[in-house]
Amino acid sequence: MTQNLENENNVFDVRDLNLWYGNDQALKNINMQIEKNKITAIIGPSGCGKSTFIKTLNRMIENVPIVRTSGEILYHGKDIFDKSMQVEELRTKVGMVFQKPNPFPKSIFENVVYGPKIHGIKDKKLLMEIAENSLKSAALWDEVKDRLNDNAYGLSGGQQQRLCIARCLAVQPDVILMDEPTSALDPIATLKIEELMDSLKNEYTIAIVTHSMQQAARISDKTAFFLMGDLIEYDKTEAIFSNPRDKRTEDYITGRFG
Ligand SMILES: Nc1ncnc2c1ncn2[C@@H]1O[C@H](COP(=O)(O)OP(=O)(O)OP(=O)(O)O)[C@@H](O)[C@H]1O
Repeated sequence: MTQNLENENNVFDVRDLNLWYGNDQALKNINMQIEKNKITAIIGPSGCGKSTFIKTLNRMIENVPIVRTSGEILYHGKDIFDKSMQVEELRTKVGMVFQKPNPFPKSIFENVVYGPKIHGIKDKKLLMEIAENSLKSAALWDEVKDRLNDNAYGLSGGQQQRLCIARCLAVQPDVILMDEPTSALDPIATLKIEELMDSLKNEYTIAIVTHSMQQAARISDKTAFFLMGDLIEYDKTEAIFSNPRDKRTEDYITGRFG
């Protein structure tokens, strides 16, 4: 098993990653590191492989049966493709929030404690504590504390998305992958999620796919620019947006294509 002893600040170290859907290659020889307690933005035009890439980080991409990969993804030094990797455990540690808020048709409380219950926690007091802490961390507690037994579908889109973040936090992840988490939200709800992300990065590592370059520039520490399955440039966000090294990055961020 490969061990990465080089840099403990890297949560993920992606090495020579290739991915195919059947015969179509969607990721081409990707090499990049995702740093602890940072927000990493993945940008690029539609179809360039952004979602595929982040879904590979917790092996969720394997839900698509025709997918084949080569290369390594070291998660805290251990290859996620290694036979000894427990995929369910990986997906607990590396949680995911999707574009469209997807609460379960259950109460707000039951949504948050869903994961802990599956992991065998039955104690009501402990579940309540987990729900309160997770909802507080997701900046939703004050808005829902008096209606925890109401159905989650009664919340606004922005509240539902924060509920999904609370649900993700309730199983104590290490990394949160976000696939365009604000694209279905209005500007005020978007701002709330962005502020939330900023506060979460003290405790978690976040990778976010976004179509909004303004959002990437506002919230991320590092930005990766993908184009047709290639990682073209990966650097500090400031450098990508003020001084890109590759002409294709410059063309994209200045709106010449995409
Ligand atoms: N389930 C699938 N089966 C076959 N091909 C797929 C599948 N999902 C994605 N692809 C292909 O893989 C490539 C990358 O798609 P992906 O969804 O990762 O891109 P993206 O950059 O996230 O796009 P968007 O910004 O439009 O969401 C595209 O060519 C797409 O058609």
